[in-house]
Amino acid sequence: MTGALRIGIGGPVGSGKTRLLERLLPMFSDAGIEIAVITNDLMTDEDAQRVRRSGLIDPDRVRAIETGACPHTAIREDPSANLTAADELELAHPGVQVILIESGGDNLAATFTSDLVDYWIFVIDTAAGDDIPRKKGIGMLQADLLVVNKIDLAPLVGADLGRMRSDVADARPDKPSVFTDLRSGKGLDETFRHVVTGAMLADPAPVR
Ligand SMILES: Nc1nc2c(ncn2[C@@H]2O[C@H](COP(=O)(O)OP(=O)(O)OP(=O)(O)O)[C@@H](O)[C@H]2O)c(=O)[nH]1
Repeated sequence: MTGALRIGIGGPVGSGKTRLLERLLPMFSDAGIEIAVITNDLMTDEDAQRVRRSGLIDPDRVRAIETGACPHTAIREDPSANLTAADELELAHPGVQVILIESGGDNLAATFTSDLVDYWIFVIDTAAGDDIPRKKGIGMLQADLLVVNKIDLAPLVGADLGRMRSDVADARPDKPSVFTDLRSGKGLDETFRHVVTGAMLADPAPVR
């Protein structure tokens, strides 16, 4: 049986994960790819409510999970709630081809395992400090795609983008990374291209 491709979007609080999701939804839609969304929050369903209200997706295709503990730890240790939600979405919407799973994390820890997702994106932002890539956190090293967001804020917070680019290249010699300003959309086309080629064309119909 083939199931929907599951794509994780992880990274520290406030780095721009929900914004990335909101930006990607119309791009998937324009490409004719049917999407569903799962959000993970500690104690709220705020991100899911925001995505439902956005008008970018049928609200019935958005599920919220309240992890009750630090989301990235909860998901890594026990992905069952997300797996169940993904299965329910597939049953309720048989046409769904991709399920985007968003979860908060921290700067250095990984968020997802291959038990839950087929491909995952880690989002950090320049405003959290230009030394984050140098610290080589697990999420940054292991993610299929690294998004370094809020490049528009780098000059305002004194973050050295050149140094971030070379630290990222050092840390991820064989994996793609993109630098984005998700407010203006800079870097978004490149991000989408990586997701589609990395997650879907290379493995268009993962077997479950
Ligand atoms: N200047 C600037 N602001 C951005 C950018 N991307 C996101 N933001 C803003 O950063 C804030 C946090 O973005 P979110 O998308 O909510 O971040 P998040 O990672 O989903 O946050 P949590 O769900 O709380 O973990 C929002 O106010 C966004 O509008 C960007 O590239 N540049």
